[in-house]
Parts: sequence; C-alpha cells; structure tokens
Amino acid sequence: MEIKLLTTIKANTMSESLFERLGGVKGIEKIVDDVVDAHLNNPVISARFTPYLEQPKNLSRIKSHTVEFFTAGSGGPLDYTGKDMVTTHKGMNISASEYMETMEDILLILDKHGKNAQTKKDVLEILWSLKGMIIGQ
Ligand code: HEM
Repeated sequence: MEIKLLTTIKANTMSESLFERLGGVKGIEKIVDDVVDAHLNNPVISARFTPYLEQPKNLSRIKSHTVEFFTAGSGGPLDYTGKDMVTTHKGMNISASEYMETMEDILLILDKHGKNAQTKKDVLEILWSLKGMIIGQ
C-alpha cells in the first residue's frame, strides 16, 4: 500500500512538467505576484523594487516578462520577450547576499503555494544556473 502510494507520487512528479507542477500560467502569475510582494517587504532588497510602485505600467511589464520567463523555462507555452538576464541586471551591481534573499523569498512563496520538495529543487536549480548573469553586473 505504502509502496504503491510512493510509486504513484513518483510517477506523477516525473510525468508532470515543472510548468504543470507550478500550476500553469495562472499558477506562475500568482507566484510572481507574491514573490514581488515578498521582495517589497524584504528589507535587504526592497529598495530595488519600491520605485516600481510609482510606475505601475513598468511593474506590470516586468511581472509579465517574469511570468513568460518562468513559463518558457519550465516547459510551458509562452516565449520570453524581455531582455536577457545580463542586460536586465546591468548596472545594478547586485551582491551575492541580495541574490540569496531573492532565492529565499521565492522558496518561501513556493512553500506558501504548497509546492513539494522536488518542485522547489527544480526551481532552485534554474535560479542557481543563472546566478553568474545576475550578480555583480
Ligand atoms: C536568478 C535570479 C533572477 C532572475 C531569474 C531574474 C529575472 C528577471 C526578469 C525576467 C526580469 C524582467 C526583465 C524585463 O522586463 O525585460 C527582471 C527584472 C528585474 N530584476 Fe531580476 N532576476 C533575478 C534576480 C534579481 C535580483 C537578485 C535582483 C535585485 C535584488 C533583481 C532585480 C531586478 C529589477 C530591479 C528588475 C527590473 C529591471 C527593469 O527596470 O527593467 N533581480 N529580473
């Protein structure tokens, strides 16, 4: 019984793409909204994001690009139409600890949305692979 249950969980995790496990475009939109809120409330990095509260058009552009980015990167059906990661973060001189704070916020929100350890690990792996394009640009 237990073995059967475990096998089912494993099969589900393996057959569903990361995109599906994140809840499709709708799920990713909710995650991105909550992650931006978490960044706005994170004292280490909030100053990077608070100016966008006065630029709602810009903020929604950044959010929809981020939704596209995670949809495309997780096997979903949207193309990413934003700037590449180096160009986007150029001139910001983001530190390693700021980068770690964004990862922490994202993991907390994935927890809040009930995502399992494998899903968090998969997202973390993608974010980790990009860190050289984000830090110190
Ligand atoms: C692996 C980690 C990260 C990923 C995948 C990522 C991804 C993105 C994406 C997709 C955009 C939208 C680009 C566009 O609209 O063309 C963006 C914008 C932005 N990111 Fe990141 N980011 C990461 C880390 C960070 C960190 C650590 C910070 C600062 C603490 C940061 C600050 C910003 C800011 C301020 C913008 C808005 C730039 C603008 O005005 O166009 N990002 N990021």
